[in-house]
Amino acid sequence: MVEIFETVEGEGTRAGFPTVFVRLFGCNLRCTWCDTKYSYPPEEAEFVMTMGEIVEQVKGFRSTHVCLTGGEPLLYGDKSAALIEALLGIDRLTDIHVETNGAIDLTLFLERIHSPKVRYVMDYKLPDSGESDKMLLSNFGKLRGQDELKFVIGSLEDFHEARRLLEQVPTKALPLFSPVWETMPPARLVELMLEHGLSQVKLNMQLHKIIWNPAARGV
Ligand SMILES: Nc1nc2[nH]cc(C(=O)O)c2c(=O)[nH]1
Ligand code: SF4
Ligand SMILES: [Mg+2]
Repeated sequence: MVEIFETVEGEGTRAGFPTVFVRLFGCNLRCTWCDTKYSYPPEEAEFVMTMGEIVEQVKGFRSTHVCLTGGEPLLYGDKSAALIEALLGIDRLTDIHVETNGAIDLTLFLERIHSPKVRYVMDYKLPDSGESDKMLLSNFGKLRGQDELKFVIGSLEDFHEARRLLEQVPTKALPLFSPVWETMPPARLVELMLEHGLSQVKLNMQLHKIIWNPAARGV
């Protein structure tokens, strides 16, 4: 485990809703612009919890939304699925969204978990991340209407690659374009979206970086 905290969701369609974040330790990627480098080695996990303890802690908050994140929360296969199922046992929750990185095959999770409360927010890595060769394009077609497909855009090259992928690979998920905080001014990204007529793409600003210090943890 890295941390469990309650704040408002900063991203995606549920941005602004009070949400409990459950951040698991470990990631199979090393993105250049990663903002959670404390969630994988050489850093160490902050603490260890059983699934029962995680559920108890989540129960202690009042938010009806939960975000399971990392790191990469689906790194642990059956165990990740079991944690999602355990969270589904909390009656209060109406939405459990999972921030996954595009390098984990969703098949296992989609075949095993059928609740409409569970949604995947896939962060598909573009060239600037340095990890685009690890992406599983086969996930695009597996995402459903309630899922989100987020592209973190750091440069013009990233923008055109995201645009090309959306044109060529069918998906039911909602596409989101999110500017890299340090290298892509949001105004420039909006200009590009309008210039290319991307009327089905939603701009995704990281609210938590606007509300708090962009380097702050646990917000
Ligand atoms: N407020 C807030 N919203 C977020 N949405 C996704 C986050 C993440 O780190 O995965 C995150 C986060 O760390 N904080
Ligand atoms: S997948 Fe996410 S947590 Fe892992 S290195 Fe990339 S940005 Fe960081
Ligand atoms: Mg974050």
